[in-house]
This record gives sequence, structure tokens and C-alpha cells, in this order.
Amino acid sequence: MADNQQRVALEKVRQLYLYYRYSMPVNVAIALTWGAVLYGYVPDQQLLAWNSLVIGVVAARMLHSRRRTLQGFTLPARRLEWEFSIGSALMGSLWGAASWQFLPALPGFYQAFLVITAYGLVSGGFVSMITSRLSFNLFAWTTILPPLAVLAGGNLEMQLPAFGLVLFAGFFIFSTYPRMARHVEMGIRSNIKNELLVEDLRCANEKITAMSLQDALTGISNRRALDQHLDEHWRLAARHKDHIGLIMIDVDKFKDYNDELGHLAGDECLQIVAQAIASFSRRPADMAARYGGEEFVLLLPDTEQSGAELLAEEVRAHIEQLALSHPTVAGGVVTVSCGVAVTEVSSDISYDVLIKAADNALYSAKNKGRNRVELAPELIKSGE
Ligand SMILES: Nc1nc2c(ncn2[C@@H]2O[C@H](COP(=O)(O)OP(=O)(O)OP(=O)(O)O)[C@@H](O)[C@H]2O)c(=O)[nH]1
Repeated sequence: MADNQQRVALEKVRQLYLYYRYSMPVNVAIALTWGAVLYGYVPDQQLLAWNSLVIGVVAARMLHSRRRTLQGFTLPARRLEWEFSIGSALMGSLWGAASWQFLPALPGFYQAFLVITAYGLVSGGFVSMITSRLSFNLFAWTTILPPLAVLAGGNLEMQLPAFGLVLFAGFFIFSTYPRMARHVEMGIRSNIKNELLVEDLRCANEKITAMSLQDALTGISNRRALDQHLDEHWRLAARHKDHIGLIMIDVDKFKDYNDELGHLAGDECLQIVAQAIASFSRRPADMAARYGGEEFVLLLPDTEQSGAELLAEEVRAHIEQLALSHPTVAGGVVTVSCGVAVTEVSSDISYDVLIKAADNALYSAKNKGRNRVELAPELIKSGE
């Protein structure tokens, strides 16, 4: 929840800095127009100083805004809003100071022009600062109060439009602002809520996908993952005529193990054997998977026959050395038999042929007494 609050606050600040970019050229254009209008009515030096100040503050705010944007708004939202608001107050004060200082020197028509453009600036601020009440208030009041004070201090002809403008400001700008600001904030909130929902959904989806590819008992890849992986690497290997090796590994006399020690002990044994086999999946493209029951596969893309055979022997020896007690086999410990098949992949052979060959080799290892590695004939061709 607090996290959500923070995201809303940061998004509001981000929008504040974003819209500011568009209002800056407008500020400069109006300042130059005021300069042209005031030219001849007020001392040149004062006018030049004021115009330079406006352009200087605009440039400084642009640089500051750019810096914060490039930093990715890493500071706390409140601090960023305050920094922006100081700039707003400065800009508003410059507009207010010009009205206060120069308005009395102008003829009526130009006075009206200045006051109307001051209101135009506040209306622009209404939109660009809709996500920060602080910035808007600081800008609006400093811009509008001085010309109003000048008008109110004049004769009746000036006081009447001043009164009308106060009504406009009070009832339109300042009473509408909070409502509009609330609507904008609600929009931001619902956008963020939707983003969070999408993130949650994506996470849930990733979890489901990961789970659908993982064997529940052992935690290693399941047969579906193996099929996907094999399919992908088979295509790659077919393109480059690479070798792929596959070791089929089966726990010896596992039915007896279950019968003697119970199914739960059997499960634990499978978990240990699975982790041991997975530790031999050393290269990024290798994969250890549970093929089903007490049968496992080590898939070895880009591996020649000698390498695959060596690895199978290492796996066999390692599992024997784990010395997991097995009550009914001659050596007294859990062992595995391995069938190894390697082929140079070409597009006219299906990977089922490789699996079948490894399975046949495994069958042969079982027949020859178990706890051993048997090799399938090297080059398996389609239909053989
Ligand atoms: N505990 C447990 N046992 C399983 C699991 N999956 C398969 N099994 C058992 O593994 C045993 C496999 O037995 P068999 O296929 O006869 O083979 P085996 O006894 O290992 O004999 P050989 O393979 O010829 O050495 C069966 O008793 C299955 O019930 C499992 O997830 N947990």
C-alpha cells in the first residue's frame, strides 16, 4: 500500500516535470511580448533586466528539470515537488513584479493586455501544474495578486474589471482546480493499480510456466521441459551438423528399494539421485531431467561420443559413491545403469531416434548386470 502511495506521488511529480517542458517556450514568448508592449513606457534598463531575469530563470528551470528527468526521479517525491515549487514561485514573482512595477505606466489598453495575459499564464499553470497544488498556488498567487492590487488601488474604471477578475479567479480557477486535480489523481491511481495487476499477472504466469516445466518431486526439469529443450537444440544442431548426446539413467532395482524401505524413502532417494545427476549438467545448454518414474536423462548438446560416455561413467560412479543403502542389491548401495547415445544431427532424423537408441543401450546395461554404462551404435540414421 505504502509502495503504491509512493508510486502515485512519483508519477504526479513526473507529470509535473514533463508538462513543464511545454510551458517554458510559452513563458519566454509572453515575456518577450510584454517587453515589446512595455518598450517606450518604462526605462529600457529595467525592461532589459526583467526580460533577462525571466529568460535566465526559465533556462535554469529547464536545466534543473532535464537533470532530474535524466536521473529518473530518484529523489523523494516531496523533495522534487518542493524544488519545482521554488521555481514556480520564482517565475510567478517575476510576472507579479513586472505587473506591479510596469502596469501603472501603461495606457488602459495595454494594462488590459497585461492583466489578461497574466490570467492566461495562470490558466496554463492550471493544466501544467494539475498534479501539484503547492506549485500551482505559489505560481498563481504570485502572478495574479500584484496586478489585482494595482487595479484595486486605481480609479473605479480599474476597480470594476479587478472585481470581475477576482470573481473569475475565485470561482473558476481556484474552485475548479481541486476537483480537476482529484480527477487527475484518480486517473493516475487507477493506471498504477492496472500496472500492478499486470505485473502480478506476469509474475503468476512466469511461476505457472516454471512449474509446468519442473518435476514436482525432485525439482529438476520434467519431461515436457526436456522435449522443448531437445526440440530447440535439435533444430540448431541440424543447421550446423553438430553432435548431440543423450544419457538415459535408471535406478537399479528400485522396486525392491520401495518394497523394502517404503515409498517415502523411495521418494527421498529419487530426490538425492536427481540432484546428483543435475550436478553433471555443467554447460549452459546441458539439461538434466526426470524422464519418468526412476528414470532420468542428461541431454548434452554439442557433445561427441567419447565425452558423453565419460560423463555417463562419472555419473554412475558418483551415485555409487553416495553410498545410499539399498538392502537387496549385491553391493548394498543404490546404483544406476546408463545408456548413452550420440548422433550427428541432420534434419531427416527425429530426436525420438536418439531417445530410443539411449533406451536400448540402457536396456542392454540392465541385461548385462546393472551398475554400468552401455553405448548405442554411434551414427544412428533414420529408420535404423
Ligand atoms: N518412491 C517412488 N517410487 C517410484 C516413483 N516413480 C516410480 N517409482 C517406482 O520405481 C519402480 C520401478 O521399478 P521397475 O520398473 O520394475 O524397475 P526396477 O525395480 O528399478 O528394476 P530395474 O530397472 O530392472 O533395475 C516401481 O516400483 C515404481 O513404483 C516415485 O516417484 N517415487
